[in-house]
Amino acid sequence: MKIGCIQLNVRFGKVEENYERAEHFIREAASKGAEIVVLPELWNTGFALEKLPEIADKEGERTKEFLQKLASELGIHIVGGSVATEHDGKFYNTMYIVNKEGELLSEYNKVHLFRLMDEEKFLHAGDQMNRFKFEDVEAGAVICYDIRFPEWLRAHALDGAKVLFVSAQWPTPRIDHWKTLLQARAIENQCFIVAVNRISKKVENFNGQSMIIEPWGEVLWTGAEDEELAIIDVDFSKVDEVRTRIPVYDDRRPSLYAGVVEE
Ligand SMILES: NC(=O)CCC(=O)C(=O)O
Repeated sequence: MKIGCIQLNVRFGKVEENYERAEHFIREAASKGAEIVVLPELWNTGFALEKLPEIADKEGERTKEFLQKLASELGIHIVGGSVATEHDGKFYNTMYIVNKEGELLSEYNKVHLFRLMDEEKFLHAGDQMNRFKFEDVEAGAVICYDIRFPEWLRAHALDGAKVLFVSAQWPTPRIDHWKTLLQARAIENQCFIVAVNRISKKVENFNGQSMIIEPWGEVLWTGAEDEELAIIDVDFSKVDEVRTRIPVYDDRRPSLYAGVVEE
Protein backbone atom coordinates (compact mmCIF):
# COMPACT_ATOMS: atom_id res chain seq x y z
CA MET A 1 0.00 0.00 0.00
CA LYS A 2 1.18 3.52 -0.69
CA ILE A 3 1.41 5.65 2.42
CA GLY A 4 1.51 9.43 2.33
CA CYS A 5 3.32 11.01 5.27
CA ILE A 6 2.58 14.67 5.81
CA GLN A 7 5.40 16.30 7.75
CA LEU A 8 3.47 19.48 8.37
CA ASN A 9 4.84 22.83 9.48
CA VAL A 10 2.13 23.32 12.13
CA ARG A 11 1.39 27.00 12.81
CA PHE A 12 1.20 27.74 16.54
CA GLY A 13 -2.42 28.60 17.40
CA LYS A 14 -3.29 29.36 13.73
CA VAL A 15 -6.22 26.99 13.31
CA GLU A 16 -7.50 28.20 9.92
CA GLU A 17 -4.07 28.08 8.29
CA ASN A 18 -3.49 24.59 9.69
CA TYR A 19 -6.75 23.19 8.27
CA GLU A 20 -5.92 24.77 4.90
CA ARG A 21 -2.40 23.27 4.82
CA ALA A 22 -3.63 19.87 5.96
CA GLU A 23 -6.27 19.83 3.22
CA HIS A 24 -3.74 20.91 0.60
CA PHE A 25 -1.40 18.03 1.50
CA ILE A 26 -4.15 15.39 1.82
CA ARG A 27 -5.37 16.31 -1.68
CA GLU A 28 -1.82 16.23 -3.04
CA ALA A 29 -1.19 12.83 -1.42
CA ALA A 30 -4.34 11.40 -3.01
CA SER A 31 -3.43 12.87 -6.41
CA LYS A 32 -0.03 11.16 -6.16
CA GLY A 33 -1.58 7.78 -5.49
CA ALA A 34 -1.40 7.50 -1.68
CA GLU A 35 -3.91 5.02 -0.25
CA ILE A 36 -3.32 5.96 3.39
CA VAL A 37 -2.35 9.40 4.61
CA VAL A 38 -0.89 10.27 8.03
CA LEU A 39 -0.80 13.64 9.83
CA PRO A 40 1.28 14.71 12.86
CA GLU A 41 0.21 15.43 16.46
CA LEU A 42 -1.93 18.46 17.41
CA TRP A 43 -1.89 19.75 13.87
CA ASN A 44 -4.89 22.06 14.37
CA THR A 45 -3.43 24.19 17.18
CA GLY A 46 0.16 23.16 17.85
CA PHE A 47 1.02 23.21 21.55
CA ALA A 48 -0.91 26.45 22.11
CA LEU A 49 -2.35 24.80 25.21
CA GLU A 50 -3.13 28.02 27.08
CA LYS A 51 -5.46 29.05 24.26
CA LEU A 52 -7.43 25.80 24.20
CA PRO A 53 -10.69 27.29 25.51
CA GLU A 54 -10.80 29.48 22.37
CA ILE A 55 -9.28 27.18 19.76
CA ALA A 56 -9.87 23.51 20.66
CA ASP A 57 -12.28 21.68 18.36
CA LYS A 58 -15.61 21.40 20.23
CA GLU A 59 -16.57 17.72 20.42
CA GLY A 60 -14.12 17.18 17.53
CA GLU A 61 -17.00 18.02 15.16
CA ARG A 62 -15.02 20.14 12.70
CA THR A 63 -12.16 17.65 12.39
CA LYS A 64 -14.39 14.60 12.03
CA GLU A 65 -16.40 16.28 9.28
CA PHE A 66 -13.22 17.55 7.58
CA LEU A 67 -11.51 14.14 7.57
CA GLN A 68 -14.62 12.12 6.68
CA LYS A 69 -15.49 14.40 3.77
CA LEU A 70 -11.95 14.34 2.33
CA ALA A 71 -11.59 10.58 2.84
CA SER A 72 -14.79 9.70 0.99
CA GLU A 73 -14.28 12.29 -1.76
CA LEU A 74 -10.68 11.22 -2.43
CA GLY A 75 -11.07 7.52 -1.59
CA ILE A 76 -8.19 7.57 0.88
CA HIS A 77 -7.76 6.17 4.41
CA ILE A 78 -6.73 8.82 6.93
CA VAL A 79 -4.76 8.53 10.16
CA GLY A 80 -5.85 11.94 11.31
CA GLY A 81 -2.80 12.80 13.38
CA SER A 82 -4.23 14.41 16.45
CA VAL A 83 -6.13 17.56 17.21
CA ALA A 84 -6.93 19.45 20.39
CA THR A 85 -10.55 18.75 21.27
CA GLU A 86 -13.00 19.80 23.97
CA HIS A 87 -15.56 17.43 25.42
CA ASP A 88 -17.80 18.55 28.29
CA GLY A 89 -15.39 21.34 29.20
CA LYS A 90 -12.34 19.03 29.27
CA PHE A 91 -9.53 19.10 26.73
CA TYR A 92 -7.95 16.11 24.98
CA ASN A 93 -5.25 15.27 22.44
CA THR A 94 -7.45 13.25 20.07
CA MET A 95 -6.73 11.13 17.03
CA TYR A 96 -9.45 10.21 14.51
CA ILE A 97 -9.10 7.30 12.10
CA VAL A 98 -11.27 7.39 8.98
CA ASN A 99 -11.49 4.86 6.18
CA LYS A 100 -11.74 5.63 2.48
CA GLU A 101 -15.53 5.32 2.62
CA GLY A 102 -15.52 8.19 5.08
CA GLU A 103 -16.45 6.04 8.09
CA LEU A 104 -14.98 6.95 11.48
CA LEU A 105 -13.19 3.75 12.55
CA SER A 106 -11.66 4.87 15.80
CA GLU A 107 -11.27 7.82 18.15
CA TYR A 108 -8.27 7.86 20.50
CA ASN A 109 -7.34 10.23 23.30
CA LYS A 110 -3.59 10.26 24.05
CA VAL A 111 -3.05 7.98 27.01
CA HIS A 112 0.36 9.17 28.25
CA LEU A 113 0.50 12.93 28.75
CA PHE A 114 3.93 14.54 28.42
CA ARG A 115 4.89 16.69 31.40
CA LEU A 116 7.89 18.36 29.72
CA MET A 117 5.40 20.08 27.42
CA ASP A 118 2.82 20.72 30.19
CA GLU A 119 0.20 18.42 28.74
CA GLU A 120 -0.91 17.19 32.16
CA LYS A 121 -1.72 20.78 33.20
CA PHE A 122 -4.16 21.34 30.34
CA LEU A 123 -5.30 17.96 29.03
CA HIS A 124 -7.09 14.86 30.22
CA ALA A 125 -5.69 11.44 29.37
CA GLY A 126 -7.59 8.77 27.49
CA ASP A 127 -7.92 5.15 28.60
CA GLN A 128 -8.81 3.26 25.42
CA MET A 129 -6.77 1.45 22.78
CA ASN A 130 -6.70 2.54 19.15
CA ARG A 131 -7.22 -0.55 16.99
CA PHE A 132 -8.72 -0.61 13.52
CA LYS A 133 -8.42 -2.19 10.10
CA PHE A 134 -7.68 -0.59 6.75
CA GLU A 135 -9.12 -3.14 4.29
CA ASP A 136 -7.48 -6.39 5.49
CA VAL A 137 -4.55 -4.70 7.27
CA GLU A 138 -4.75 -4.85 11.08
CA ALA A 139 -3.49 -1.58 12.51
CA GLY A 140 -3.09 0.46 15.66
CA ALA A 141 -2.02 4.02 16.38
CA VAL A 142 -0.53 6.00 19.23
CA ILE A 143 0.57 9.57 19.86
CA CYS A 144 4.15 10.75 20.39
CA TYR A 145 5.21 10.19 24.06
CA ASP A 146 3.21 6.91 23.96
CA ILE A 147 6.21 5.33 22.17
CA ARG A 148 8.22 5.45 25.41
CA PHE A 149 5.82 2.82 26.81
CA PRO A 150 6.72 -0.45 25.07
CA GLU A 151 3.95 -2.30 26.87
CA TRP A 152 1.36 0.03 25.32
CA LEU A 153 2.51 -0.66 21.75
CA ARG A 154 2.94 -4.34 22.61
CA ALA A 155 -0.69 -4.44 23.71
CA HIS A 156 -1.71 -3.28 20.22
CA ALA A 157 0.58 -5.85 18.58
CA LEU A 158 -0.71 -8.67 20.81
CA ASP A 159 -4.20 -7.64 19.82
CA GLY A 160 -3.23 -8.24 16.18
CA ALA A 161 -1.84 -4.97 14.83
CA LYS A 162 0.68 -5.43 12.02
CA VAL A 163 1.32 -1.75 11.49
CA LEU A 164 1.49 0.91 14.18
CA PHE A 165 1.03 4.54 13.21
CA VAL A 166 2.59 7.26 15.36
CA SER A 167 1.70 10.94 15.14
CA ALA A 168 4.09 13.26 16.91
CA GLN A 169 5.47 16.65 17.78
CA TRP A 170 8.87 15.36 18.88
CA PRO A 171 11.41 18.12 19.53
CA THR A 172 14.85 18.25 17.92
CA PRO A 173 16.94 17.91 21.12
CA ARG A 174 15.64 14.35 21.70
CA ILE A 175 15.49 13.26 18.06
CA ASP A 176 17.96 10.42 18.72
CA HIS A 177 15.50 8.98 21.26
CA TRP A 178 12.75 9.22 18.64
CA LYS A 179 14.73 7.25 16.07
CA THR A 180 15.97 4.61 18.49
CA LEU A 181 12.62 4.08 20.20
CA LEU A 182 10.78 3.75 16.89
CA GLN A 183 13.27 1.24 15.57
CA ALA A 184 13.08 -0.76 18.79
CA ARG A 185 9.26 -0.78 18.72
CA ALA A 186 9.36 -2.10 15.12
CA ILE A 187 11.90 -4.83 15.90
CA GLU A 188 10.40 -6.03 19.19
CA ASN A 189 6.84 -6.11 17.86
CA GLN A 190 7.87 -7.29 14.39
CA CYS A 191 5.55 -4.79 12.82
CA PHE A 192 5.67 -1.77 10.54
CA ILE A 193 6.04 1.60 12.21
CA VAL A 194 4.81 4.64 10.31
CA ALA A 195 5.75 7.69 12.37
CA VAL A 196 5.04 11.26 11.32
CA ASN A 197 6.59 14.20 13.13
CA ARG A 198 6.06 17.91 12.48
CA ILE A 199 8.61 20.47 11.52
CA SER A 200 8.76 24.12 12.47
CA LYS A 201 10.39 26.97 10.65
CA LYS A 202 10.16 29.95 13.01
CA VAL A 203 11.12 28.17 16.21
CA GLU A 204 13.76 25.64 15.19
CA ASN A 205 12.45 23.15 17.66
CA PHE A 206 10.99 20.36 15.55
CA ASN A 207 13.08 18.93 12.75
CA GLY A 208 10.85 16.28 11.25
CA GLN A 209 12.79 13.06 10.70
CA SER A 210 9.54 11.13 10.30
CA MET A 211 10.18 7.46 9.70
CA ILE A 212 8.83 4.31 8.12
CA ILE A 213 10.44 1.18 9.53
CA GLU A 214 9.73 -2.36 8.43
CA PRO A 215 9.35 -5.34 10.84
CA TRP A 216 13.00 -6.40 10.59
CA GLY A 217 14.00 -2.92 11.74
CA GLU A 218 15.20 -1.58 8.42
CA VAL A 219 14.44 2.11 7.96
CA LEU A 220 12.58 2.50 4.65
CA TRP A 221 12.34 6.26 4.79
CA THR A 222 13.42 9.18 6.96
CA GLY A 223 11.83 12.57 6.43
CA ALA A 224 13.75 15.70 5.62
CA GLU A 225 14.18 18.59 8.02
CA ASP A 226 11.60 20.58 6.10
CA GLU A 227 7.88 20.52 5.35
CA GLU A 228 7.35 17.54 3.15
CA LEU A 229 4.89 15.06 1.70
CA ALA A 230 6.46 11.68 1.02
CA ILE A 231 4.69 8.71 -0.58
CA ILE A 232 6.21 5.38 0.41
CA ASP A 233 5.17 1.95 -0.86
CA VAL A 234 5.06 -0.74 1.82
CA ASP A 235 4.43 -4.46 1.57
CA PHE A 236 2.58 -5.58 4.69
CA SER A 237 3.21 -9.27 3.96
CA LYS A 238 6.72 -8.68 5.35
CA VAL A 239 5.21 -8.91 8.85
CA ASP A 240 4.31 -12.60 8.55
CA GLU A 241 7.69 -13.36 6.99
CA VAL A 242 9.59 -11.82 9.92
CA ARG A 243 7.28 -13.37 12.54
CA THR A 244 7.93 -16.79 10.98
CA ARG A 245 11.70 -16.28 10.79
CA ILE A 246 12.00 -15.46 14.51
CA PRO A 247 8.79 -16.65 16.21
CA VAL A 248 8.86 -14.18 19.09
CA TYR A 249 5.12 -14.36 19.64
CA ASP A 250 5.24 -18.17 20.06
CA ASP A 251 8.28 -17.95 22.35
CA ARG A 252 6.84 -15.43 24.79
CA ARG A 253 6.53 -16.55 28.46
CA PRO A 254 3.66 -14.34 29.63
CA SER A 255 3.25 -16.22 32.90
CA LEU A 256 6.65 -14.80 33.91
CA TYR A 257 5.70 -11.26 33.01
CA ALA A 258 2.74 -10.98 35.40
CA GLY A 259 2.02 -7.38 36.23
CA VAL A 260 4.16 -6.19 33.32
CA VAL A 261 2.12 -7.29 30.35
CA GLU A 262 -1.40 -8.36 31.12
CA GLU A 263 -2.86 -10.96 28.84
N1 LIG B 1 4.55 15.57 22.18
C1 LIG B 1 5.15 14.65 22.91
O1 LIG B 1 4.53 13.76 23.44
C2 LIG B 1 6.65 14.79 23.00
C3 LIG B 1 7.33 13.57 23.58
C4 LIG B 1 8.80 13.78 23.72
O2 LIG B 1 9.34 14.77 23.27
C5 LIG B 1 9.60 12.78 24.43
O3 LIG B 1 10.82 13.00 24.57
O4 LIG B 1 9.06 11.75 24.87
